[in-house]
Parts: sequence; C-alpha cells; structure tokens
Amino acid sequence: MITVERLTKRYGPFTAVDDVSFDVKPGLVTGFLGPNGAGKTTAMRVMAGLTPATSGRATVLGKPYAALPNPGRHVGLLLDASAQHAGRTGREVLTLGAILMGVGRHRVDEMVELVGLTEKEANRRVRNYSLGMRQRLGIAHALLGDPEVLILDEPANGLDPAGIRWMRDLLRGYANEGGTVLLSSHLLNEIERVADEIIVIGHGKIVAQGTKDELLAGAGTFTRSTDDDALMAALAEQSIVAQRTPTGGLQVEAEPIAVGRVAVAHQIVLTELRGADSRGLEEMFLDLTADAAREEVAA
Ligand SMILES: Nc1ncnc2c1ncn2[C@@H]1O[C@H](COP(=O)(O)OP(=O)(O)OP(=O)(O)O)[C@@H](O)[C@H]1O
Repeated sequence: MITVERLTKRYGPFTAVDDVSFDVKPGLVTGFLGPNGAGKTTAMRVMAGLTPATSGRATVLGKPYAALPNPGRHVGLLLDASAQHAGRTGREVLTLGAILMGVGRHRVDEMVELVGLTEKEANRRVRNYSLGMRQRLGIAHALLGDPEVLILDEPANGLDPAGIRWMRDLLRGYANEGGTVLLSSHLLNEIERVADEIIVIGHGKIVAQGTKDELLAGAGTFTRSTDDDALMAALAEQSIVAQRTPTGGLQVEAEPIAVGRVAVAHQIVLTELRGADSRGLEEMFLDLTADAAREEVAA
C-alpha cells in the first residue's frame, strides 16, 4: 500500500507536484499516467525518499520510505534504468544488491532468468547494454528483495513489443499474488493494457483517477444505428450529447443502457452499442492533459 497525502513539491517558484493525494492498493496494478513533465518522476522520487516533499507526505506500507527497515525487502524501485554503474556487469549489480539486502545469491540467478537476460548478457558490462536490457536489469534489481511494493518509472521505455508484453504479464502475476504496483508512463495504451486503476496527472495536479472501467465508462458510449440522424435528435430530446465520429457512428456522453433505452423508445435499430473503447479514453487523456502538454511543447 502506498499513501500520498496532499503532496506538494516546489523547485524555487516552480511547483512540480501540486497538492496530490491518492492511494495505491495491494493486489492491483495502478498506472500513473501523464505527459512529459507532468510530475510523475518527482512524485515517485518523494515516495522513494530520494527527494524531500515541500509539504504533505508519502508513505509506503504505513511509513516514510526512509523509515522502513531494509527497504529493498519491502519496496522495489526502478526510477532510472541508466543509473546502474556502467562499469559493472549485470550480474555484479544484482550480486551487490543481494548482499546489501541480505538475500541469498540464488536470487541473482532467479532474477536473471525471470527477466530473460541470457547468461552472456548478465556477464556483460552495463555500459554495453541496450536501454531494453537496462530496463530488464532494473526490474530484476527491483524484484531482488521479493518486495511487497513496486514503484516503476517508465519501465516500458526501450522495451520492444515482446518485452512490453512480458513486463505486462510479470506485473499482472505480481499483483495477482497480492503485490502493490505503481507504474508510470506517458503512453496511454501502455497503461490501459495493464492497469486496474489509473491516476492521471497533468501539470503537477491529479486530473482524473479511478478504476479503468470507471474512466472508460466516463468516456461514454459508441453506437451505430440504421438512422443516426433520428438517433441524434432523439438523444438531444433527452439532453444527451452525441457527436458523429469521423469513421461513422456516434460518440455519446451517456451509458450504453441510456442510449439503448432512447433507441427503443423511438424504434431506432442499433447495429452497434458498446462502452467507448480506448479511443474514448485517449480523447479524455488528451483533453485532460491538453494544457500541460501545450505548455510543455511551448517551453
Ligand atoms: N531538480 C529539479 N529542479 C527544477 N525543476 C525540476 C527538477 N526536477 C524536475 N523538475 C521539473 O518538474 C517538472 C516535473 O518533472 P518530472 O520529471 O517529475 O515529470 P514527469 O511527469 O516524470 O515527466 P517525464 O515523463 O518527462 O519524465 C518538470 O517541469 C521538470 O522540469
């Protein structure tokens, strides 16, 4: 469990994280989604005790990270995959970690195998690793102490599609066994495919949070009918907002059941009726973060 309460982080006059509160629950994968510069890394660094908060607090398993005894046994961190010592081999990095955390050396072999690094790769110096290999090593290091909580900053960066799928399965299995996972990304589809809960951050502020299903439901309904004009008019009578989509059909700001009822009442035949898919969530994400994204582009 991670609890973030009214967390604010300022760098001089600039507020990177602005009065942010959320819980990350065990048994679930929670996605921390936001455009570049939204404040994800800063918030995670505070959670990991690497940056002090200006106000508010973050606790992991009920304590500030720094107050956890042998924190690596409780919290696995992947905050910067490039931060590993470039002159050491992957195996050396993990062996040192195992010694520091007081876990058996057998964990090193297990983790190398788990993350899919070959024996040859594990014995290569980190400076010769690709970004994807560094991410795998970072995940191996995060899991070394068999922690209850994982905090991963952009873990999919640099992974190829097979690697992304592997990571998704790994995190799903970890959460299914009761683990707590917080992972950040600036890519909606990455988060959408793995997360049970989603926290969206833009310009240092939480702009949306909830279960994926809730956020998808909030994205409305997609429907097609044999007479979209009549359906639009019927929906408008009920003050339900609908818009045509560029590919045909209607995007409706209501639950599918409400749209179905209107169609039945007006004897309009629906040929498709479903909760809006990721396109809906994507539009919501782009909308929610538009200001932050624009400022980032302008900066
Ligand atoms: N040490 C620092 N001093 C001053 N400003 C900082 C510092 N660290 C981060 N910032 C600023 O805080 C804001 C949030 O940065 P942060 O790295 O937390 O964003 P992010 O959501 O993780 O983005 P990205 O996906 O690009 O990593 C950015 O505008 C960044 O420039």
